[in-house]
Amino acid sequence: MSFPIVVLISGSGSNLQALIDQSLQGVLNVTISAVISNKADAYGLERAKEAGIPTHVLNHKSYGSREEFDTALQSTIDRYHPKLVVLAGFMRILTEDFTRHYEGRMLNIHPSLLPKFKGLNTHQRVIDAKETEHGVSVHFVSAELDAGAVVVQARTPVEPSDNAKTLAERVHKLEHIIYPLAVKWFSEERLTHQDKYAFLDGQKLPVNGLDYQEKT
Ligand SMILES: Nc1nc2c(c(=O)[nH]1)N[C@@H](CN(C=O)c1ccc(C(=O)N[C@@H](CCC(=O)O)C(=O)O)cc1)CN2
Ligand SMILES: NCC(=O)N[C@@H]1O[C@H](COP(=O)([O-])[O-])[C@@H](O)[C@H]1O
Repeated sequence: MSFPIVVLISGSGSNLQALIDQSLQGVLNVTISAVISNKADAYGLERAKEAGIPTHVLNHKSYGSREEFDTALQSTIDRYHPKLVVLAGFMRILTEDFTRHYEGRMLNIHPSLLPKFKGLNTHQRVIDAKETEHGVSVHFVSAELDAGAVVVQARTPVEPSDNAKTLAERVHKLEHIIYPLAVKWFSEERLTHQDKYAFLDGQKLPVNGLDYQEKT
């Protein structure tokens, strides 16, 4: 088996699909061992089933606390002994114990140029703040929300005609490029994490990670 990963989702799963596609094309030498969602109606579950990937639904509302949910989630993930856990639109804040368990081997993709605009509804917040630039960040997951070591960022200008939908569409396209790239680096043991810093090929990455530039 190539490099086993488990992907956590809550929604459409377009980032999951990018990983599936690049894995099937042989670009990404990983095995997506399972896809786990906290939402039963997540379309990403259909994408996983279409690709023959085992799926699990753990509805966070079925658990008495965030800790109980995370304990069940960790138990489900660890059945697959993944070398990397990939949060791909997973919309639950994880407990400190959970993030510590996967420290240095759990990535998240966040739709903003961190450390700006942590949290939710970033596209609309960027527009409301009259930002001229927006983008996406891949980062290691830490207990503090959206504060883990940034691996790579990609940028797009905010146009005067933009709304949250048009901005999200451009950001999604960038996500589908840089997330598989970051997962590839990790699977090739080029991307590592130590003392809250990210390293690529042994070089400590800048605080905002690598600045991905689309080839023109
Ligand atoms: N401890 C951490 N948990 C998570 C991180 C992280 O960096 N550290 N990244 C997030 C992903 N994320 C943004 O990238 C994010 C996801 C969810 C939320 C949030 O406020 N969730 C609410 C529920 C919202 C909903 O159900 O729609 C909640 O959990 O109460 C903020 C940011 C994944 N987890
Ligand atoms: N705070 C986390 C967050 O907002 N993540 C965002 O959820 C979307 C999931 O899309 P997808 O389900 O199509 O991959 C992505 O845009 C990702 O950046």
